[in-house]
Amino acid sequence: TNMAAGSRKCSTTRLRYLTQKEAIALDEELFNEYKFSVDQLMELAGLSVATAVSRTFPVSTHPSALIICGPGNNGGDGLVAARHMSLFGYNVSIHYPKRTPKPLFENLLAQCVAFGVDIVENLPPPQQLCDHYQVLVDALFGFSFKPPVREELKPAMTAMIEATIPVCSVDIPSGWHVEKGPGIAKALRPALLISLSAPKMCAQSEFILDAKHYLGGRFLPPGILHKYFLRLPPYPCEDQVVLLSC
Ligand SMILES: NC(=O)C1=CN([C@@H]2O[C@H](COP(=O)(O)OP(=O)(O)OC[C@H]3O[C@@H](n4cnc5c(N)ncnc54)[C@H](O)[C@@H]3O)[C@@H](O)[C@H]2O)[C@H](O)CC1
Ligand SMILES: [K+]
Repeated sequence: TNMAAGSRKCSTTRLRYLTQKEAIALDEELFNEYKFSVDQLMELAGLSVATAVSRTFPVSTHPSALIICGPGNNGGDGLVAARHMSLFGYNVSIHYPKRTPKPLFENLLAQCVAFGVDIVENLPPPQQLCDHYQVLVDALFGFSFKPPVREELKPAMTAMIEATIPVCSVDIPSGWHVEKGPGIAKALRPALLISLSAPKMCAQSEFILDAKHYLGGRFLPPGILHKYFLRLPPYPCEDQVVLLSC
């Protein structure tokens, strides 16, 4: 199922990468034309994230995970991933500095608490953070992000940039321009990227050449694949993720 070891690019040369506008339009079409609810897609997205993290940084060697959740749906994917990772056996903590007062997010957070996920109100200093956790999940910003990062979420962004433990980015490495990539010199360098539904342009950046890249969010109907000329690798069997590059 995995691509041949040694061929760095694996199948990525054949992929088509979405612009920010396309990613937003595709998302809206899933809700408006295909009648999906956000909860449905978020559950599959979050399960994909938890699966890719666990394949790359197994619970046996990375027992404690911290998930940084932002105010939008990317943060919602993080909340879902937190619950699944907890089911996979991780000690999960979340840092959720800017909460959106909507039932969807409140319910996902309540579920996390019921599953024993620890809520971290104040992030510890970098050294302490890296002593405490073995892996970070970046669910701060997704495809709706417009740089630069606003003041209120800078501490969460800085903590991930300064961390010496691996960072797993959900859909977009946070702080990156969705199309142009890192932009600033001191940008986030994730060890793992999980592109959801289809990769966005920033995933071609040389800054993630060393990273593992998975595709997840296995929910695109054939009409969308056709309309957006998407060439995605087939998901193996019933897997929720497929490896794009190794
Ligand atoms: N179709 C799919 O593949 C699905 C993907 N999902 C996930 O949803 C995100 C996109 O979610 P969205 O709510 O549109 O936006 P974001 O999470 O990217 O962020 C919006 C949030 O962030 C704030 N914000 C934007 N720019 C800044 C800034 N410069 N500084 C501070 N804050 C900023 C903004 O105000 C909003 O509050 C996608 O990436 C996937 O992860 C769905 O789960 C399912 C369908
Ligand atoms: K992210």
